Amino acid sequence: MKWIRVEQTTRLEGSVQIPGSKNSSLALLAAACLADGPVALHGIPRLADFQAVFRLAEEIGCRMYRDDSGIVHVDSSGIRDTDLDPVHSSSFRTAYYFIGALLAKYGVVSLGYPGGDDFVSRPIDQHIKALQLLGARFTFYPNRYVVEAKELTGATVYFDTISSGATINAMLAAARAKGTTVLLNAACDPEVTDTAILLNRMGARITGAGTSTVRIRGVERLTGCVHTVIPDRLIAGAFLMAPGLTGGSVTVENVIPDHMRACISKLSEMGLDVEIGDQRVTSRSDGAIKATRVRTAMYPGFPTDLQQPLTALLTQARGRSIVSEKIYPNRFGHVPQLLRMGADIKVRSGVAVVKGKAALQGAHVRASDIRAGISLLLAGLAAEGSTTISGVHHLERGYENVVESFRSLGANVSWMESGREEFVHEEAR
Ligand SMILES: CC(=O)N[C@H]1[C@@H](OP(=O)(O)OP(=O)(O)OC[C@H]2O[C@@H](n3ccc(=O)[nH]c3=O)[C@H](O)[C@@H]2O)O[C@H](CO)[C@@H](O)[C@@H]1O
Ligand SMILES: C=C(OP(=O)(O)O)C(=O)O
Repeated sequence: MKWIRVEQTTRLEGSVQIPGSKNSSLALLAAACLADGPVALHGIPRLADFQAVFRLAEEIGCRMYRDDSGIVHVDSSGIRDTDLDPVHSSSFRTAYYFIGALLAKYGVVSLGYPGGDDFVSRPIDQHIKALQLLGARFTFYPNRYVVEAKELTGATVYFDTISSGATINAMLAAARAKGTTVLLNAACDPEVTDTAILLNRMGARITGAGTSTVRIRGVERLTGCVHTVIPDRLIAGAFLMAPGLTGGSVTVENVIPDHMRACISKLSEMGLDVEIGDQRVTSRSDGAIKATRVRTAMYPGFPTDLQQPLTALLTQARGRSIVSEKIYPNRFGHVPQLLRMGADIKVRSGVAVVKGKAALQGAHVRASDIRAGISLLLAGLAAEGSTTISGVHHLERGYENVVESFRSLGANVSWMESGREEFVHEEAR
């Protein structure tokens, strides 16, 4: 078993290159399967979910591989069936994008129920509603579901809830449907826009992506192209929070600052000194930060994926903070672990009240999901003594080389492996 050991760190200094966005990449890989020719994607990060996507693709005859320079190539011309292995397709969240990507061309897709982080409830009713309006029929079995359509036809879809996943899935399905689709109350996330940009490069006719109304005029065929995934705003946000816990200065390079406005504003309000440059953002702090109120919301609101690392930061703020988790009211798996480290946090009905200036102590803690993992790592940097984090496979779903990146900033963080006393950070990667 592998885990991460974090020692208290008094100052971080330096810069980190931010990799491509996991969430965007998951959509782009499926979108690439809509093309009749090869698609080359730059910047797809090296994370476990992509191994799962590559395996699924290979099983149905789609060539999807990373070349020596890191570019991922997708050639869907060899797809022979669209029966996705139920276990493999349940090992991550977004296998459902293959419905949108494959249905128009192949007429049927079968797959397992979505996996990914468990926040008690993550319904897919809006995906189903949108695809049904376009003409899809769903049949549900205990361990898989089957989606069929003789033909997909454009429709007007009003989303009852703003969902980035459902917006992307509907866009994929509509790209090769007959006629025009209009998505109302669509998600405006950069990952939606990135997917629309790739689809348009492939020959799709999508307008309005990035706003709440997206129009898709279906086309008969899509062609291959080259595209670069957007940088991961969620990784960048977590790194920018770190100086608030340790003092010092961290620069995130290769980012799109505009995608990070909510995070940057919140950190500035809390007293971090945040400087925006061209494709880079620096945050500095002497460790004196103020409590705040935060309410998660869909883009451009404060992202739920940054709520967990922010909660770790708030344990060290002066005063009492209120964190309202509006997207996933149960997304507080990190809190019991932070309590073990000495944090003072009370959670009720999706709201956490965080009393700041807690004297955190190192402890054995367990990451329950991706962002809980980064939250614990950040807390460990501020805690006296050693913190050991298990459940690191969750962290590894979202952060490429996370230990190495923090070490490069001067953090005392190491990979460890059971049965071995020595640090194994170099060999383990
Ligand atoms: C792989 C990926 O991109 N994951 C991200 C994506 O997940 P995902 O795409 O699953 O999240 P959504 O944007 O769909 O979810 C937003 C909200 O809508 C609700 N909802 C969603 C779909 C649906 O059919 N019905 C419904 O009620 C969800 O419960 C949630 O409250 O966006 C989330 C919200 O920013 C992030 O936390 C995840 O990191
Ligand atoms: C919840 C997340 O991912 P997924 O939707 O893949 O579970 C996340 O990236 O924080």
